[in-house]
Amino acid sequence: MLLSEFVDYLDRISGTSKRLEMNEIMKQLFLEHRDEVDILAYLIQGKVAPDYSGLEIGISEKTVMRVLRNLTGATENEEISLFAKTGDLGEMAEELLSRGKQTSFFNEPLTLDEFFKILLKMTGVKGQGSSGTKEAMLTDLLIRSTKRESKYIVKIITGNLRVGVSDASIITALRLAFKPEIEQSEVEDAFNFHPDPAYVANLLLNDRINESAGPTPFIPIKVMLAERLQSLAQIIEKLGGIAALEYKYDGLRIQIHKRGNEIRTFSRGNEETTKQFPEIIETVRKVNADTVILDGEAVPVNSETGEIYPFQDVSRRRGRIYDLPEVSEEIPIMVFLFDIIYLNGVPLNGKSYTERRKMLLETVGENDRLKFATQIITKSSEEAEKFFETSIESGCEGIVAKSVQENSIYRAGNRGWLWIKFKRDYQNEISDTLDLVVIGAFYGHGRRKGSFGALLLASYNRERDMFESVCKIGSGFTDENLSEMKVIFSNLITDKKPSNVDSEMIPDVWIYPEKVIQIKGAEITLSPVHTCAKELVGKNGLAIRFPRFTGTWRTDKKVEDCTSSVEIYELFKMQKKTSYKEDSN
Ligand SMILES: Nc1ncnc2c1ncn2[C@@H]1O[C@H](COP(=O)(O)OP(=O)(O)OP(=O)(O)O)[C@@H](O)[C@H]1O
Repeated sequence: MLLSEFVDYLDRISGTSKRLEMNEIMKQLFLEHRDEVDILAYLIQGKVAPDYSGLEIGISEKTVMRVLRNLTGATENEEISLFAKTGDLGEMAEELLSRGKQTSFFNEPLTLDEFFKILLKMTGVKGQGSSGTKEAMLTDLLIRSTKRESKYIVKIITGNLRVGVSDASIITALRLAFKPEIEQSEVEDAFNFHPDPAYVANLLLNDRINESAGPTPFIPIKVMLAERLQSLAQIIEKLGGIAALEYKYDGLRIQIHKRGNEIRTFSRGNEETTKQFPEIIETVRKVNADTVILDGEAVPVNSETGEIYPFQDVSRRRGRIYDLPEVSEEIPIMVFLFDIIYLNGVPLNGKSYTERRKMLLETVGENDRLKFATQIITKSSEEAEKFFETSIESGCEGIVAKSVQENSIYRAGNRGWLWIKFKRDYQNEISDTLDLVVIGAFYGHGRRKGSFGALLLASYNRERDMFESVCKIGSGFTDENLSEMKVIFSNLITDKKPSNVDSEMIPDVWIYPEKVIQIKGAEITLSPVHTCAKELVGKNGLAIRFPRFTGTWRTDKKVEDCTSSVEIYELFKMQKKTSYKEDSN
């Protein structure tokens, strides 16, 4: 396939705001170029490998600008004003190159495969002199490409493709192209255990998708997640009258993979975190298993008393965002294990919670770095209440209740009522924090003049693959937070509403949905303005009243992992039930 043909597809995808149409275009692309689907599955999001690989092209904006100046004779000032106008290096490249450039002696058009190989090569260029090498590689690419291709080359190389293609839409389009007869959930399951779109494409192409999906050592899985309910009695009832309750540790999710002497850890967002946990790695080395995948929570503890520190307090006090390495220098980290997903060549995801817990206890020995999550199994909500209180006294944020029924499998990447979380209930408050995605910003007034004063936030609607507006937030920000925002959003501001955003409220600037912010809110109300869960509610959408920033940017969460519109709708319904009860009393 020629790069120019791929660029045609990118133009068509970025030209539509309709999800179905976008999926159709991608389906056609995958069908017509099935022999290159491995490459396409990455490049369609401007990537060269699955996210967990951590591979980056790593070329700086400065380098790109220098290359463009050399090729076109533009001055630095021209570039600065053009960048201010377009806000995007790709658009800028297209405009500068359309004024004329150095051309190539050999006019062979670039193929997609060549382009991909050059990108891969760039990821491997490191160390001294690497910036010069990358500069030369980019110059070659741009000399050989048309101005339209150059636009996308620059966007991809600088990590700014942003045509609105999510993992979910790729997975859907791959299924539609190669196996439309199977259920979407089957493909999602495979992806949740092996979050690599090219891997899933191959499973579909080779008719192997129905081999049961499961974990593979050293491929980080999308972890299992919990639903919420408002009372312990409701929770026990929902789980079939009996439940395992575990302390809910307030730390960072950690997935530990071990094979022989090799041990690696991954975060909730599938980033490799091995270097951040040297002491944990050493301890896991002693675990008596050849291959194993463990799931747990890493928590800072007081080295004197063994007491647990609430993680968010530790990070907030230091004014940092989820910054483990520096914390661990002074404060030791412990891991509380609560699951085992793979053992000695056998995937355990299909086994029940009770079986997995038993295997976890048999496989791992506790020590002062590694412990099992404190657990009871109960039918009684009074007992649950007491257990909840002791968890709070021990420095935890609540409990996670887990199904002990036959079907209590490990569901990667899913909520689905096998795990339910319960936190301390604050009166007149939504008890849990929400993680929302920034989709726009408003300029500040008065003291906040010159920086942003408020943000427009959205929840994620999985079904529609859209970010739906849910509140405008201006509270809880310190001056420092506000000035930081310029840096946080520097590459994400756009004057056009992104195609995967649904909002009737118009901010001063739109922001590509890439940053997740944690907030607290008072209640959820019906809203004629916001679009959250609109198709579930009816005429109105939902909004969060009195939202305020908790001080934490959820850098460990991908935007698709933020609070979903359905969750907000569930919270809204629970709230209605509670207030109904209060009214009738
Ligand atoms: N015993 C436990 N079992 C499962 N998860 C636990 C346990 N203890 C702590 N956790 C943590 O609790 C998280 C779920 O609760 P919480 O809502 O606080 O986290 P979140 O990341 O904001 O939300 P979520 O993970 O549900 O999207 C898990 O992802 C895990 O990191």
